[in-house]
Amino acid sequence: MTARIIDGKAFAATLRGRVAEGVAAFREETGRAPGLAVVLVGADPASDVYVRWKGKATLAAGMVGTEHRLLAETTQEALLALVAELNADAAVDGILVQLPLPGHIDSAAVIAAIDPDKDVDGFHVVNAGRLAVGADGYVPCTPLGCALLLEDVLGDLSGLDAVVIGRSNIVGKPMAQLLIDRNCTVTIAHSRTRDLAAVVRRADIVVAAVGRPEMIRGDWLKPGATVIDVGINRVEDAAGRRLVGDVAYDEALAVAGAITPVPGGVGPMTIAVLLRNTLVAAHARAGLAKPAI
Ligand SMILES: Nc1nc2c(c(=O)[nH]1)N[C@@H](CN(C=O)c1ccc(C(=O)N[C@@H](CCC(=O)O)C(=O)O)cc1)CN2
Repeated sequence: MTARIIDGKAFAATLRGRVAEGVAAFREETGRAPGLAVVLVGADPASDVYVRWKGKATLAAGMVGTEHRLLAETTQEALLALVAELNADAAVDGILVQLPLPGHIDSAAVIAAIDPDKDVDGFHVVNAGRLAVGADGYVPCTPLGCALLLEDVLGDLSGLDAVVIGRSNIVGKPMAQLLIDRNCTVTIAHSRTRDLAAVVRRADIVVAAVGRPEMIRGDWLKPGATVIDVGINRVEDAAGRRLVGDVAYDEALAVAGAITPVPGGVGPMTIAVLLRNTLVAAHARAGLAKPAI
């Protein structure tokens, strides 16, 4: 068996196109474009790339994107003051503070300062709570992107056994919640899970978000399983410098039914869903019905 390769890049491009259509309709109706403010503290090279991609994607969708680049030595007070300014700015529908932040800044305090109704990353505890109780709110972009890919591949997920490997607030926990909402039977596995291979082998759906290169081996998988690899790990070995996921891709290809590649799988969905969340925020702030995307 050779698994179907899930083309996240193509799916994300289609989603971005639908968002652009939604933005055009929003502009027509309100006379203004949705606004997204992105804040970057410091000069982490990967974050710098992601922020540039977000800026380009925002403009390509017809939104107004503003970038706020602060020095790595910026104090927490200065960052909180900027967040307060953006909360009060009527032209800003969505606010995103790029993570990770430098070590001297308390990320939780910064996220807590963002207006939950502008929290298009879905990281604020209010939005985490809304997701937990099934209320309308903003869902973190990466797990929502994974759920959209899974529905595209499998259709109805009801009754399927899913394992999420990783329990972060940003990916693992919201991912588990989204799978529960879609009637999956969900196991969250983590560093203390006993016999992870046996847990993974029971699953129809495997979401790997553990941050360890190629940790999930092909022979752990149930034949035909759908594998979503959230990991983006930079490695250097005999094959040179490259990006690998949390799943041993070549091994998994021979066993899985479908799998996301790294790069080109989950990553591009993160930015497409961010644009989608921003369009939803703009509609909510303008008192319009939620767009159907
Ligand atoms: N405030 C946030 N910070 C971070 C988030 C987030 O959703 N909100 N997620 C990640 C970084 N990220 C977006 O911010 C992101 C990561 C990866 C990709 C992507 O498309 N990756 C490519 C490969 C990229 C490469 O070559 O490095 C892929 O997988 O194909 C997009 C966005 C952490 N911080």
